[in-house]
This record gives sequence, C-alpha cells and structure tokens, in this order.
Amino acid sequence: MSDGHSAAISWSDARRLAHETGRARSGGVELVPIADATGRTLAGDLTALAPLPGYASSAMDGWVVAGDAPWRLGAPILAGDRPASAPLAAGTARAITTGGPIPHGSRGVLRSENGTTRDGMLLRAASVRPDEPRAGEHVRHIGEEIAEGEPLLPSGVILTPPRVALAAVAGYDSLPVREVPAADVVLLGSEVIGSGIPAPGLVRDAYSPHFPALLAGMGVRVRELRHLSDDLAATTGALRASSASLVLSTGGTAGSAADHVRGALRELGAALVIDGVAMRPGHPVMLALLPGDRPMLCLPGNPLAAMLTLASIGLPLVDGLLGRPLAALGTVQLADEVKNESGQTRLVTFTLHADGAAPTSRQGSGMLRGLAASDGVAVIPPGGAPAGSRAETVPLPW
Ligand SMILES: Nc1nc2c(c(=O)[nH]1)N[C@H]1C(S)=C(S)[C@@H](COP(=O)(O)OP(=O)(O)OC[C@H]3O[C@@H](n4cnc5c(N)ncnc54)[C@H](O)[C@@H]3O)O[C@H]1N2
Ligand code: MOO
Repeated sequence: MSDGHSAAISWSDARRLAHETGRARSGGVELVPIADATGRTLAGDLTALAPLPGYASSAMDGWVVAGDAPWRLGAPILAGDRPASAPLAAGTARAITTGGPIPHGSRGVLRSENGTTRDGMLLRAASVRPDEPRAGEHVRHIGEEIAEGEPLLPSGVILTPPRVALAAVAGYDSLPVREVPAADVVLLGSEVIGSGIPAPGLVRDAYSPHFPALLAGMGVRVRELRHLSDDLAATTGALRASSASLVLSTGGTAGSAADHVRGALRELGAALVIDGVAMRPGHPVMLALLPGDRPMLCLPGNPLAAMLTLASIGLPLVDGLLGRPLAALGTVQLADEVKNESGQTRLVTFTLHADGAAPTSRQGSGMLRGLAASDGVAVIPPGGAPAGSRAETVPLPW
C-alpha cells in the first residue's frame, strides 16, 4: 500500500475501475412479485410473453365500419368483450369503445364526433373527410408495439415505473432482480456530533441524516451506521466486525495523526484498488477490498469532497455491484470560463441559466451551499474550459 497520493489515477480511470470492481462482485438474483419490483435492477433480459397489443382494438370511441357509407348499425362492442367470431359485413357498423375488439372484415373506426346516427343508420358528419375512416384508421393492430418473443427490456436496467408497466402489460407477474447489497457505514471523526448546534471545535454530521435514503435510491440498503472517534483500534475493530457486502466510511482518509482509515486497512490486510484520484475536490478517496473480497469505499471527510466522490466513484461501484452499465456522462454548455490550474480533474457545481451553466459560489471542499444550490456538477479538465464550450457532467445519485 502506498502512502500519500503517489498512486492517484485519473478521474475517468477511477470511475471505470470502480465499476469493474463492482461488476466482478455483483450479487445474487431473486424473483420478486412485479408489484415489488419498482426501483430494483433487472437481472435478466426480458422478452415479450405476448404481442402488444394482444388483439386488434379500437383507438377511439366511435363506430367500427365495414365497406362504404351509409352503414346499418348492429349491436355495440365494449372494451372487455371477446372478439366477435363473425366478420363485420360490408355496409354495417357497430358502436365501439376505445380498446374494444375489432371484428374481422372491418375497414376502420369512425370517431364518435365524426358521425351521426338516424333510424338505425350511421352517416359521416358533413364536415368529415369523405374517405374516413381509411383502411385501418384508428385501429391498434396486434403486435404493432412489440411481437411475442421480441426483446422487451435488457438486463441491468433500473425498473422505473414505465418499465414495470411495460413488463406488466407484456405478461409478467414476477421479475428477476439483483439482490439489494447491504452496506455498513462508518463515520469517523472525534469532532463530529449527531444533533444540535455544534460548540466551537465540533461539527455537525453531514451524512447520517440522508445516507440511508441516498443509498436506498442508488439500490443499497444501509444495515448499520456507526460513528467512531478518531482511534485506530476502534476503526480497525469496527471494520473487522462488519460482514456487510459493501462498507462506506467518511473522514480519516488523509495522513494526519487523527486519520486512521489507511492504518486500519493495513491492519486488516485490505488491498487498495484505488489509492487517491486526480480530482478536486476529493483526491484522498480510496477504494479497498476487505477480507472476504468486500469493497470498501473510503470517502474524504470534507462534505463537498465526500458527496462528489460518492457520486464519482460510489455510483459506478454500486452500478457494477447491481449489474448495471456505467452511467454515461452528460454535457452542458458553460456560460463562463472555468479555470483549472490544479493539474487534476476539477468538479464544479453549477446552476443553469439562459446562456448555459455558471459555477456556483461557495464550493470549497468543506462547504455544502454551492452543491445544495446547484443544478449539476461539471467536469473541468486540467487547463480549464473556455466560456461557450461544452463540458461533461457527472451523473448524480440524488
Ligand atoms: N497535509 C494535507 N492535509 C490535507 C490534505 C492533504 O493532501 N495534505 N488533503 C485535504 C483534503 S483535500 C481533504 S478532502 C481532507 C481529507 O481528510 P479526511 O478524509 O482525513 O477527513 P477528516 O480530516 O476526518 O475531515 C476533514 C474535514 O471534514 C470534516 N468532517 C469529517 N467528517 C464529517 C462529517 N461526518 N460531517 C461533516 N463534516 C465532517 C472535518 O471536521 C474536517 O473539517 O484532508 C485535507 N487535509
Ligand atoms: O480533495 Mo479535498 O477532497 O479537496 O477536499
């Protein structure tokens, strides 16, 4: 294990490496009822179990007609009726509701606002196109959205409400999803307190109020969240006691006498996958493998640094653990020049304006106001970026 940041790798290599580290350790698969699947990660390719739509149906309330006007009216068809076995004869029409099954032999559907009925006959309204309905007009054809057996959803997608809806209408009652990794969180810092207004010398913990919800949104369940003072034995002991498949720590990553993450990792015989990243803020971030081949993400204590390393490295790690692809970066146009003389990737919080993204104020590594006000985080390469240029943006887990 190296000291300092001699082993720092680039921000984009760190993202890739974190994702690969997670992917190589992705967890098991379970089958859950579809009603419990929203927000989970799909763990298998889905094909359509049935065509969509499953039968030719009306897209409008109106009349299904065969042949030319005027049409003699038959019995109405309702959504929920079984498809008629007899074809619709030329010169006849049946009232139909949206979703009602279209009989064979039909020409199309005349919308209710485009027809009038008199004495058991249906006529087009005067203002209506004379060829309405054209062949197949206002008919939803069987399989026009997807044919049976066609790919429906690929493995690794997050089951958003639209995807769960799609799987349901394509016939699924249960879905294979990735098991939710359980994480233990260790907050380090003798100066850190959990409630109230801190006295001088103390700081209020920025992480425990939202980490369980933030990590749940990423697909991880926080099992235990512990606060430890800066003590090597306590840190080592807490890490040794944890059997979680993922461990997160905050603080204690730097090299001062009060920073014990590095020492604890050494005592546990952990391997460092990432030992510092060429990024500002956040360069002391580490990714280690604890005994049992369990990833541990060590976030710096400074709040902006912790949040941006969680987004930069933690999200790719979790995406990998859940079998998801590495999220693509976004882009944004910069309203102002953004300097970067650090020689490292600079992450800059911005707000959006008519002329593009403008850096927020108050984005020191120990601050939160800039991030709290921001619409996103831009990736500024070494050397900076001119006004009007496009910058990449960080996929954020919140
Ligand atoms: N000589 C050097 N000193 C420091 C370097 C360096 O390269 N050389 N890097 C600086 C950078 S950058 C960062 S980031 C920090 C990383 O430090 P640690 O991970 O060891 O974090 P701590 O020292 O424990 O805390 C830093 C800062 O953050 C506050 N903190 C910690 N935990 C919390 C919490 N739960 N909620 C809110 N705030 C927290 C803590 O009070 C400190 O102010 O090191 C720099 N130093
Ligand atoms: O790199 Mo530190 O993480 O700037 O605050």
